[in-house]
Amino acid sequence: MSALIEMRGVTKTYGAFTALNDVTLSLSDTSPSMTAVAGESGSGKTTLARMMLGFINPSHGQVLYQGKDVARMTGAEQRQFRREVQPVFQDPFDVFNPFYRIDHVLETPVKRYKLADSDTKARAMIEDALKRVGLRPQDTLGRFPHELSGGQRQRIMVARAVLLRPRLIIADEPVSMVDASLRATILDELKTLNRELGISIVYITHDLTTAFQICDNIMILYRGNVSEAGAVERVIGAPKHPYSQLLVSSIPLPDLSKAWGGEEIPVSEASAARPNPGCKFAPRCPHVMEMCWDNLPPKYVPDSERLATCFLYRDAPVAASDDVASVFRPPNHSITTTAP
Ligand SMILES: Nc1ncnc2c1ncn2[C@@H]1O[C@H](COP(=O)(O)OP(=O)(O)OP(=O)(O)O)[C@@H](O)[C@H]1O
Repeated sequence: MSALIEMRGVTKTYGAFTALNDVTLSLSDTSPSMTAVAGESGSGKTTLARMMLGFINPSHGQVLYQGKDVARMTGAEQRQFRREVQPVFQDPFDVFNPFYRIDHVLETPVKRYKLADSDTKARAMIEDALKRVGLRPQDTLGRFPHELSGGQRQRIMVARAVLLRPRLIIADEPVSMVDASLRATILDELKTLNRELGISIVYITHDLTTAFQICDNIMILYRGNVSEAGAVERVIGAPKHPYSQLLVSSIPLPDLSKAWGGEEIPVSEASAARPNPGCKFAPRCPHVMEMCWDNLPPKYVPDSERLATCFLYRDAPVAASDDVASVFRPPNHSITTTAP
């Protein structure tokens, strides 16, 4: 598989603290995918997103975009990367200048990347992008940021990303500031962009319910380490890692309609005090064994389309590849529309 983006053994440390540990993940260049990255607060989700976007460099390992090391790109390569890999953040309000009408946010990329050779074409492109995210141009253009709802502002940021016809959108908690009634709509729109425009989406979230609803595959992080990964039906539907099991047990099944709350899992004082160079989940794990404290478990493949880094599965084969995506379910669609 040729990779659109690839994290190769990526670790990020801040002093002695490891925010992300040895993550290898590649997303296909030919089959546009929707991949969730989930985990509780502080698990390293945003750190991973910022490295994929080239905002910060790995301490070890590499991030490659179409085979090129993001940290070592030439000016022209970087410009292409900046256009093709677009972020959508949690709270778009900071991105808007309150003194400019929202048109400005949409016109700027059209001008910067010379996407249109006339004002009429520019306007048509902007209107098309707004419609793709469910906004009516006549109700949206000409307004100031404070005249729009949080959900509308977030959709404008998605429209801005769409204008550039990116190959990849990295959406970091894109709907957590949005009214609950609009969340599903915005996420469905991301899914439509994936299906219709062939844009791959990395959806960073603490919410397993929405990850299940829109993504093909998921990677769950715990304190910077991949704990479980694979097809959402496997990992969320029938989790194997004790951490994923605890997360999923807080969703009121079988009805996945309520958002996962990321409840705190208690740690005994004795466990908390014990040094553990091994599995980071050991102090909270109901199944902890002696071997877990000193050894980092490898990626076991207990059944198809998933891996779990947990010694409970030590009788299962170890993943043949370091690449987490090697157990992903291939998306069941291919690009229907190509970028201009
Ligand atoms: N610049 C930094 N300096 C020091 N530590 C940092 C820095 N950035 C992140 N961290 C730490 O790295 C860990 C992972 O942070 P990160 O923001 O990636 O987590 P997250 O899973 O996105 O959490 P949240 O859901 O709360 O946003 C946290 O413990 C955080 O405090």
